[in-house]
Amino acid sequence: MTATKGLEGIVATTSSISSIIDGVLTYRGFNIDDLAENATFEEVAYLLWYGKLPNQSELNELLGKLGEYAAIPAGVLDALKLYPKNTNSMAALRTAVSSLALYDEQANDMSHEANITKAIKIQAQIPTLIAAFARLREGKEPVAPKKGVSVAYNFLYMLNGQEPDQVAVKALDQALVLHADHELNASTFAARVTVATLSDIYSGITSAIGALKGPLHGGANEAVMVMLEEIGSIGNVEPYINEKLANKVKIMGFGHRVYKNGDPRAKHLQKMSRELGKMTGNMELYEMSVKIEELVTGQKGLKPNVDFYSASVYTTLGIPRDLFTPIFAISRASGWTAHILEQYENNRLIRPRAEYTGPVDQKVTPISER
Ligand SMILES: CC(=O)SCCNC(=O)CCNC(=O)[C@H](O)C(C)(C)COP(=O)(O)OP(=O)(O)OC[C@H]1O[C@@H](n2cnc3c(N)ncnc32)[C@H](O)[C@@H]1OP(=O)(O)O
Ligand SMILES: O=C([O-])CC(=O)C(=O)O
Repeated sequence: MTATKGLEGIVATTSSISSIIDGVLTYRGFNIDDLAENATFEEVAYLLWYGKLPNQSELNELLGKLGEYAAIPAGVLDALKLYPKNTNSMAALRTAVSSLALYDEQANDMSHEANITKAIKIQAQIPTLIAAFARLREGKEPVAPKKGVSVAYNFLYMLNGQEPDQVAVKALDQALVLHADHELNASTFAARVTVATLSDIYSGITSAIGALKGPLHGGANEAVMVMLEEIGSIGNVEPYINEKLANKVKIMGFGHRVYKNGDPRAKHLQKMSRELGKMTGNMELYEMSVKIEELVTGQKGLKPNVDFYSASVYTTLGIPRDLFTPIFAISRASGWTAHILEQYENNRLIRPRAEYTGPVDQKVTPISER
């Protein structure tokens, strides 16, 4: 038995949800470029769950359910109020999502009908949890979700307590489309491993949030913003990046396990970053990002991934840095739950082997002789 470090190149499951073939990303056979320009996040979530784009009445029905389920149980809200105000936002989300199961009478109902309902509930409640946490830590009252509005609208409304700007809603909606699913990425794999033991959907999503939190995965979008803040101005980009590369320090938001010629989502986020910068009259973050890209691609051949330009996009939308990865979770909840449903439909325990590299033929000596 020979181990493959990081399971690189290993095909671990079949899936009909999303594919990356020759650098082209599709959800259910629809090119991400087409979806990014022509579909809303709710249409994409429907596509991931049901395998087809919704017609108007199916979309209305989904929007109705998302609105109906968006309020979080009182017990979960009471507990959120007790979280330390300075705690990590992804740790808070991980704990809060786990606690949703305590108040869901269907939590352990393994029928397909109950699981699809729970998928929609989780999708509806994650934005409410994040917005409530963000407000509570600032000493503000949580804002109740609205009915009949999009996930992007509701999140910005609950976060800021006022009607969001239409441009911001459109930008966030497009970012949610771009992040919704991505084949067998680490957090989706974590979710599938968890539910393949026939554990419940909340356990799978809790595992996935834990995996997304790390800076080699979803946590990279926050790390990109930390870097942009450290650099501070366009004049500092070159010395900062050259020094990091000379010391073999990874530049966050670059590189990818699967894409070697560039992440097809990055160009959409770059365009959004440029347009939002122009609209707000502040192009500095965008220009710094472009300069970083020139240097990293020029010297290392590494291309930006989905996390790189999302940092300047979210900052320009006025979103606090430590909510970037939770926003990724809002979007990816659709993909995680679709994969969990697919795993249940054709389940087998996921249990690979390890190549043993430890000592052999050891004998237990009496404790007094050790
Ligand atoms: C949504 C997402 O999860 S997208 C990914 C988000 N993560 C990041 O942006 C973090 C920065 N990027 C990385 O750490 C990596 O590119 C990963 C984790 C995304 C993919 O990594 P892997 O396929 O495992 O590649 P690995 O980390 O082994 O790197 C291969 C080589 O490229 C280098 N490299 C990879 N990414 C970077 C980077 N961002 N900056 C500098 N060098 C890099 C490594 O140092 C290594 O060099 P070496 O062979 O000289 O040691
Ligand atoms: O697929 C990966 O390894 C990481 C990624 O880009 C994603 O999850 O969107």
